[in-house]
Amino acid sequence: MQSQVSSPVIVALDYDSADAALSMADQLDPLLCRVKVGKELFTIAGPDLVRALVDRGFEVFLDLKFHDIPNTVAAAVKAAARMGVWMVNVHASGGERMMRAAVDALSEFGARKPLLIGVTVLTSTTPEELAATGVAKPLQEQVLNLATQAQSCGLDGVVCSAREAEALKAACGPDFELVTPGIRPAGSDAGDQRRTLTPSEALDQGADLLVIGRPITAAKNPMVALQDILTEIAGN
Ligand SMILES: O=C(O)c1cc(=O)[nH]c(=O)n1[C@@H]1O[C@H](COP(=O)(O)O)[C@@H](O)[C@H]1O
Repeated sequence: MQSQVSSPVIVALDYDSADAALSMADQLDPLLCRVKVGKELFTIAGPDLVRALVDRGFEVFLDLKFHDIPNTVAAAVKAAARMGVWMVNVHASGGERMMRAAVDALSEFGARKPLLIGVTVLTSTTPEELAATGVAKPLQEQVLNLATQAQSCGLDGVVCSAREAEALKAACGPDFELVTPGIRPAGSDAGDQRRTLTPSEALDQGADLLVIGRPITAAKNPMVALQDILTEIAGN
């Protein structure tokens, strides 16, 4: 999908109502940032909210992290594409057959095909937590493993921590999109995130897109917080 947006920032609209999400969106310029609809907001407000954002001119990242049998995931990404979203994601740990099914399902959308992104290891996960799930590889290796699998299946990029971006750019090349949450401007609270960097550090490491939620949405003045981030990036 051709993009018009001039900044790498994706604002995570992690709100508990359509009204709250739309009142934030109405303060944003769809040429200056994209927006993300995740599990809480989609569960509450559904496709109508997604369409309302698309109708306002936003490029929408539908972050539902699909992880299921290949047939179900293929149908789910198709349903997402029909809503006109710009990007959709699946868990890369769902396996190659699942990822290929998702790629095949989107082929009929031509130029309107959303970007298909694989989630590697969540930015809230520590190396110890990953090991406790039974994954034997060190965290960085597992991220690389899932990213190269996602690329070989035909996905457009992955979600990873910006701390892994440099290694993934080297391995996957410049055209493979690196979408990095866990972004924390200097001095802001990490919350439940564990593998974080600042916006400019993330871009320096090779991140293409920055998913930012609470540093903007929980700020006293969200628009000032967003503008400060855009200024930091522009001065980078
Ligand atoms: O796929 C995502 O967007 C995602 C993947 C990941 O590994 N970590 C992660 O934080 N996210 C999402 O990115 C957003 C980060 O929000 P903040 O921590 O508030 O900036 C949340 O909506 C998460 O659901």
